[in-house]
Amino acid sequence: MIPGPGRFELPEGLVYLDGNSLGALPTGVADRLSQVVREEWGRGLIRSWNDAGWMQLVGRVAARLAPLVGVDPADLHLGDSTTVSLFKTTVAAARLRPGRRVLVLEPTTFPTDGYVTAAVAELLGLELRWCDPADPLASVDEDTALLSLTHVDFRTGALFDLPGITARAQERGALVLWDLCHSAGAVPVDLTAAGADLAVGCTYKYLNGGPGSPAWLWVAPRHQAAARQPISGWMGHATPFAMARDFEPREGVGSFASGTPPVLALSALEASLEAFDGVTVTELRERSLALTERFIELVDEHVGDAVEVVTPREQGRRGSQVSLRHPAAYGVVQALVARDVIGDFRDPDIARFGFAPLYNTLADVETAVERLVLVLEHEEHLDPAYAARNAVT
Ligand SMILES: Cc1ncc(COP(=O)(O)O)c(C=O)c1O
Ligand SMILES: Nc1c(O)cccc1C(=O)C[C@H](N)C(=O)O
Repeated sequence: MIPGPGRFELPEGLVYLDGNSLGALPTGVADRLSQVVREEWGRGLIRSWNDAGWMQLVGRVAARLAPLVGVDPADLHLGDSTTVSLFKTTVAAARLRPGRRVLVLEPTTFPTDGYVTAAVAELLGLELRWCDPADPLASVDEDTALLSLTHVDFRTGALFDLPGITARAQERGALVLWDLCHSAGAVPVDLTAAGADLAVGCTYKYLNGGPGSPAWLWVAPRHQAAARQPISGWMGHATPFAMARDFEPREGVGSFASGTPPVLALSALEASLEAFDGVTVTELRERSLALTERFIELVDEHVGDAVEVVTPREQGRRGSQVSLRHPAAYGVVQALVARDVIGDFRDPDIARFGFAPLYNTLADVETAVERLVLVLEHEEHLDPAYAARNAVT
């Protein structure tokens, strides 16, 4: 069953629709973190690597995350940022397809995905090919090593067909790397059923792991023996404490580890993921769609002339956010924040509202649209304080 806002420490009276950027704080996390700091670190000191199970922490977090993305926990690694995880998996993918010279990327992807893929292409002497967002597969051919896509577009909330694209790219011999930052915890994903190759995702959005919480990466078991990531480090060594001169990778996805796991951040994440206890991905999707559907309906009804809904209206084609285009979107978002409705602005004209199915309610949706109506009616979005960022004022 969905726990609802009571499972989170949300400020009274605030409508928080930015869980697609930074998820809310689940109850119990602050106490757990304090216990790890004071007891495990403060008193246990170095003994806690064994006595407090710090060495098993990555595995415990993976066990909680795995059902949300349809994988075996043994095939997940956690500990780096999404950016570094993208770097590791992109290099590994390119090396799994020697002789293929092209990395295909979608131009509206999150910037870091583009920067990393371009850097890998430069490093390995490969070609970067930008595809048509409406038809990424048209750019995948016999020269393509990797198609790298974000599942849910961070600007529009549009959702790619993960199983369909994966299957068709694989028919052409390419691998597919999915960035699931805007999916995990809100949009059902079954990487195993899709026969996917590689995936990454952050944990600070719908998974509520806290600012900068460690990202995850997944490599399909069939690729693990041959996969080689570029940042060999002692934590990815088969016997780290042998302190051997030469690198010998751990078996499986463990070889994707590089340095010491971020214990404090992983401990917060472990406690945060307890908010998903007893919740199915089907329930999450139903709640998410109910929220986005109602928001679109109310926007159409009350402010349909003033804003354009850029998120696909077809349920199967959208993630868990709704994006509205308005020439003064920056002012709209700021004026809403002043009225205790937090969404965010994406350049140049997008007001973005994320609906976190664990804690957002239909009442949040109604309040948000009521206040959006007031903002537009009173022209609060045209306040001169926002002029510099408003595209048109
Ligand atoms: C789709 C996507 N990929 C990657 C990132 C960046 O990840 P990180 O800052 O964890 O490296 C974000 C958001 O920050 C994102 O939305
Ligand atoms: N990671 C972020 C940060 O450190 C600061 C501000 C925003 C973010 C985000 O996650 C942005 C987010 N990925 C987006 O979809 O725009």
